Amino acid sequence: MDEQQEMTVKNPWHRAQIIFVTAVIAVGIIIMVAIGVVQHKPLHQKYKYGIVLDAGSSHTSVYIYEWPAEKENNTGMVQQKHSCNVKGKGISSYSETPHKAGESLRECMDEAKKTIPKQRHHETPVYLGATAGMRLLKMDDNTASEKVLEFVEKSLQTYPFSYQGARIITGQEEGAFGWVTVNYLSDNFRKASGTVGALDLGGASTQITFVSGQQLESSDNSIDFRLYGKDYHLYTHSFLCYGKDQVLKLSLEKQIQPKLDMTDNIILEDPCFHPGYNVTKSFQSVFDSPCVKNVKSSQRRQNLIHIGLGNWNKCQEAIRKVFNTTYCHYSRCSFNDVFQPPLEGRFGAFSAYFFVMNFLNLTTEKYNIHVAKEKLATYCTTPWNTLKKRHPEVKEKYLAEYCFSGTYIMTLLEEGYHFTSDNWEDIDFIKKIGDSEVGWTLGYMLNLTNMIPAEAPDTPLLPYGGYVTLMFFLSLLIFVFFILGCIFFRRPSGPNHKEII
Ligand SMILES: O=P(O)(O)OP(=O)(O)OP(=O)(O)OC[C@H]1O[C@@H](n2cnc3c(O)ncnc32)[C@H](O)[C@@H]1O
Ligand SMILES: [Ca+2]
Repeated sequence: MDEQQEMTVKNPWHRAQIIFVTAVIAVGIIIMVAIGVVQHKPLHQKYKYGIVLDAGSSHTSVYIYEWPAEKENNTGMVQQKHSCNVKGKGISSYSETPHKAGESLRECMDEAKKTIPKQRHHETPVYLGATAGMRLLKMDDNTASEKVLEFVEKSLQTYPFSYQGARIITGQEEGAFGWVTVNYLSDNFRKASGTVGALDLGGASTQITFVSGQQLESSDNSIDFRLYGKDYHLYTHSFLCYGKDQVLKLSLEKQIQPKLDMTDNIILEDPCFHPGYNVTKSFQSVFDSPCVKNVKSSQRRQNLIHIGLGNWNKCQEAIRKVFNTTYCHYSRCSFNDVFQPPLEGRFGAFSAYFFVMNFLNLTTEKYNIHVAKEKLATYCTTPWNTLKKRHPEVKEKYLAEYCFSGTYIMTLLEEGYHFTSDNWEDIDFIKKIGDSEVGWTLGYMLNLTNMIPAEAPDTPLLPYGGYVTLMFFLSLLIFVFFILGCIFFRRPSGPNHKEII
């Protein structure tokens, strides 16, 4: 007994050695856990990419999307990384020189090559979707539309990406994927708050899409989605020829029709254009579209002398004529005998809705529908020269048309879709959500890459940060208890111990 006591007393290093060994073991455990954690850490720095070309009636845009490689099924993960506007008009304008449609995409596709890391090129899908401009060309000249798509396809196949096809998308797809984009970017698929409707105004067509609780009377207007475990019953309609460029043609056609028998240049006094506006346009350039068939046969006329009057009330009267509301074969319609259930919820209005209302400063929520109309009426009376001086930076074509486009938007929303002073404020005029532009392209890609699963993916018990913190503190706790245990069991014996011995 004395010998043993002597050893513990004589060897003061004994306890220190034990603590040292314990510490080494514990640090080893911590390092192992840390390595394990790091090993399983999602590789945040690795991104995947997708390219969608929006071949619209007025122009083509190339969008590059990016998402963390290991999180592709989590909502809100895909974002726009880059966008590029193709120079010139839309691909449908190349009907007579289709090879130029392919060439036009070069600059933006070269930019895509530089933007996306080289090692990801081969696995990056490329989709091209053409909208109303190509739908109209197909109606007018099917062979020409096929040729344009053929050259576009050839051009895209020369890039190192994974080419997935170029096609004309349907109006339903355009409407539905615009709705998917808005709600994906707003993270509405995960929230209980419900979804927002989508209003898209293009150059040649316009789309309205929203979730409807009603039984839809027309199957053409109905689309069902199951996303993240929830069913969505959508109403959607695309009005071909009701984009802002085509509807201007329709409206001009209605205004000149009574004078169709005239053989000389036609003078059109237009209330939707500003006082002092006086531009001679070739008849052919204004009316060359399948949307305005009546005028097309009378190509012998040389020019249209377009004179502005700047009268908002008369402008709205003229625009009303493009909506046919005389008959409806359903219980309720928007216009042109198209079924529409009652509007539900909030709406995001994008593309030309935003360009026009933003220019006119009518996007702020503080303006009710009456104030918006008054402001627009005053704007329309502004002389053309004053406007040009006030906005030298704005393209003249756009500047000349804001009065018409604003009046069309108000009329379409109020008299076409039946928005009222009560739900006018439910419309948000938007261009982007976060850094991503709103349009059909993102929804289209998410759908084709199956990135929105029908059922909600299993989410981990803890977020990653929480998991790391918990592991660290548990290791620390084990270590502290281990040390305390060693100290306790190795402590020199107390009085009881002595007695036994
Ligand atoms: O959907 P589709 O009908 O095929 O047409 P698009 O895709 O080419 O149509 P956009 O939404 O790009 O543009 C809609 C219209 O707005 C016009 N636009 C674009 N930028 C504008 C701006 O800053 N101000 C006014 N108009 C603009 C454009 O010329 C079109 O007539
Ligand atoms: Ca469009």
